[in-house]
Amino acid sequence: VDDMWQKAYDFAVEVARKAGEEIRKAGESEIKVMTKSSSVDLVTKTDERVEKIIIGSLKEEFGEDAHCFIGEESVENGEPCILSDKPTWIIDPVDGTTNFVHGFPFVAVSIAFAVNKELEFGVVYSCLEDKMYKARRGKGAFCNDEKIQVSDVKDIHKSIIISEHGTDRSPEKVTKIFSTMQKILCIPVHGLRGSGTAATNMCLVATGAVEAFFEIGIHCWDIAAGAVIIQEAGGILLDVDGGPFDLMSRRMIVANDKIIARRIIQEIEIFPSLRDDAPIQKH
Ligand SMILES: O=P(O)(O)OC[C@@]1(O)O[C@H](CO)[C@@H](O)[C@@H]1O
Ligand SMILES: [Mg+2]
Repeated sequence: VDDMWQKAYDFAVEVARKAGEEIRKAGESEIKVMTKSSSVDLVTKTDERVEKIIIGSLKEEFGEDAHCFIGEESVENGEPCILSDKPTWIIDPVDGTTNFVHGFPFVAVSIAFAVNKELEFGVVYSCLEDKMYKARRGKGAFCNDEKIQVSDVKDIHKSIIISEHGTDRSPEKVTKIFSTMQKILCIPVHGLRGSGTAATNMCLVATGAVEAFFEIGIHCWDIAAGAVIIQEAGGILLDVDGGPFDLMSRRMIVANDKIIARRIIQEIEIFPSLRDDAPIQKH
């Protein structure tokens, strides 16, 4: 069985690379901006086309009905977002769509694979930087085939923390997000950063470029691949309340070390977010 997933892992890397090429060559014409949950939650034809290419390639390779799929744009178009025990691909075809539309150089293809609800491997291709991050459970984490590992910084005062504002602009959430950022900044830490794509933020923790990243509002497809990469790079994953990491909860903190994670958790002002696997709200 071990080797079986190795083939799927290797194939996922090639699919991510091909998807990244499609994103890079997407012409001006295709970057027709549409919106989803709000006027600042963007999607383009490229997101939809690239997701179809990824899922099509995987179905061609492994069989039409062999695996399940959770894709950001498929879910947006009404597909269920339920993680079963069946082998399941969890896909964000374009993580950082706003960056993509603006030409801000952080856009990632995120592909993860879970069996019996356990993440087996994750691939994040930062396609404008040409950085292929990958990790398979128990086999280490890599960037362009170089082994990567989290930072060894334990002193919060010597850390950089990634915090993102996401796409919700409701005053009560924005206030909590910025109040949390202010408290962390004034610990003080060396700095706050954010790439604008959760998958890339996860990889920045895994390479040791920053010490932690937390966010309430992300989706399973943003973080599933990065979760394996961080785990294999020696990092930790928790819920923002310090409890166990929950892929479908739409909130998490990832860090190089539990000391850093616990110090950040003290400052996070939590607000509710609807789970990815919540029953679809009938309007
Ligand atoms: O809709 P996209 O582009 O796939 O998602 C972009 C995203 O992953 O980056 C932000 C920062 O982490 C998150 O809030 C958001 O989910
Ligand atoms: Mg996306």
